[in-house]
Amino acid sequence: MRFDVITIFPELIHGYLREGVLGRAQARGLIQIHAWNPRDFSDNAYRRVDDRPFGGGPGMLMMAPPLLAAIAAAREANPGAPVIYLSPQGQRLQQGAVQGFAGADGLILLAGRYEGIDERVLAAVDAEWSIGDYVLAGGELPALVLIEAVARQLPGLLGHADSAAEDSFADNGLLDCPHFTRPEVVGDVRVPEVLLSGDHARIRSWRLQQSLGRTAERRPDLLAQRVLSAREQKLLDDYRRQDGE
Ligand SMILES: c1cc(-c2cnc[nH]2)ccn1
Repeated sequence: MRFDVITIFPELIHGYLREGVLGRAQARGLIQIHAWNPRDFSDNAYRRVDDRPFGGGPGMLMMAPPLLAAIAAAREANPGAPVIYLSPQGQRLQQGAVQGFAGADGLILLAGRYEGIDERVLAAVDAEWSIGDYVLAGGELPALVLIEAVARQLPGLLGHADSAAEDSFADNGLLDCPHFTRPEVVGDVRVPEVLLSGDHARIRSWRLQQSLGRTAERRPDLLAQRVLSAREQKLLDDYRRQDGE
């Protein structure tokens, strides 16, 4: 899958994505990352890409011509890929949309900077997406969040295929259960006995119960989106009873 990112800081993108599992995925040809710098499409000697807002106001805006030219170049290199503008005004990115994007052949991501972009650029954008209701210095981190979340869904990318499928949101829409590794005792806290039992059915059941309980406590909104099976409801009832004890 090919990701094209339009950014005045290409190294922010390449630097992060050359590390770890995504770096290995690039080496294996599972993903391709291309950054396009609008400065390369600026028509002035100073490679200027920003200017003052008409009507006044604080800060600078990204000018339309360099961005539109960079988008056109990316579309030519990544035909059919939707152009996504990462913006606080976008729709909120959730796992469902991530899985949808994983089915695309490619994505073109526009990362803004400054106080934003000239509104006329949006005529060349297919969708606006936000990673959350906070303002960042630019769209590069949101672009990286989207790339990482989508790439994890690609077959063969992660070590064993099921680890993406087992991701809590991807798998069952619940928060993840607690995890433990050696040493068995930290301070005076032991690893839950069930995890040392070797009884895999019981371990699976305990993990599901912990996920249900945590989701009910911390993200009832997620739980409300889910119809619980009779077994899951009983696990949750038992969890609440134990918790109440
Ligand atoms: C997507 C983009 C942004 C953002 C881009 N530039 C400043 N903030 C924030 C949240 N989600």
